[in-house]
Amino acid sequence: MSNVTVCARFRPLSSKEKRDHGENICIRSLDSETFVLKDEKEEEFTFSFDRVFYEGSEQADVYKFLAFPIVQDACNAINGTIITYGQTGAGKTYSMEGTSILDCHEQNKGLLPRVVDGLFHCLESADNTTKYTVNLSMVEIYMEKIRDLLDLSKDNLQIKEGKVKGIFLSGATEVSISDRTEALRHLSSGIANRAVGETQMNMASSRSHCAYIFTVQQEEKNERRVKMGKLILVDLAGSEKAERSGAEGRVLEEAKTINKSLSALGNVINALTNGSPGKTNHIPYRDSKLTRILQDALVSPH
Ligand SMILES: Nc1ncnc2c1ncn2[C@@H]1O[C@H](COP(=O)(O)OP(=O)(O)OP(=O)(O)O)[C@@H](O)[C@H]1O
Repeated sequence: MSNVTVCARFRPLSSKEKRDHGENICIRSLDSETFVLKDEKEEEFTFSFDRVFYEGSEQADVYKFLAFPIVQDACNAINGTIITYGQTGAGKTYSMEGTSILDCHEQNKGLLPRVVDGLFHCLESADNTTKYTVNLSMVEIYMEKIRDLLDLSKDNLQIKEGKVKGIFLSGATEVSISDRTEALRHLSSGIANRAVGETQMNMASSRSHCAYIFTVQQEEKNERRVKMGKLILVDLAGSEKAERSGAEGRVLEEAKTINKSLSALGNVINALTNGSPGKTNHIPYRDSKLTRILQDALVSPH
């Protein structure tokens, strides 16, 4: 069975938003799990989540509630996925990377550098009968094509499935990371490559999905047994509706592809969470590259 946690996060209003619309906001907090939204017609709607992070929330709070348990699972060979979803400008990248991946101010650090800290903390506190190896791949999905962010020459990676490895990206660059500094250096160069690609393809990063794939391999020295935990973080493309943005031409095609893959993700998560216990219902992983990559990280095979 799948175990899905869904949180909502509000960011503070930008100075432009304050200038254009004043400081009034249409959200009223009820508690840490529920808020009320008032629409333009003054009608109220109540929404509940596993946790709501209001605008004063700290990056550390989000990590502690949402990501920490998944990081611990990865160190115990249980797969996990963390996804940021929302419209362009909603704060997905801020939550994921922080103000910048290399900014080490405790307050600003996003989920990615905290996940790296968490992984190495787990590994350093493990007993010495287990040897751990952490690998990282970084890819971007744009118009259903997968590009290697650690080697831009690989711009059409294929998804394969193996008995031992599970789902994997054939030929994708996988770097072994032995400490936090090395991990941040690779993440930073992948993020910089994303920007290079944007210019080459004349595309905004908000129009592609970005996946950070960590694999934690555990080797029990005495048993010669190898276990693997996969942790994927995904910064999704903006979820705005194409019809509303009045897009046409290539921009419309981009928007349609994004909407299709976001619906595919929604369908997979629905199928995973609404399935009856004990019954194996069909999960439509193959409907998009995004869901196929996430297939075994959404449900741990262990
Ligand atoms: N919780 C927050 N606290 C303070 N500033 C925030 C917060 N969340 C987002 N911001 C700021 O809001 C702006 C938009 O955020 P961000 O770039 O993360 O959005 P996004 O959803 O990733 O957009 P895109 O889809 O374009 O990548 C940025 O300037 C970011 O620094």
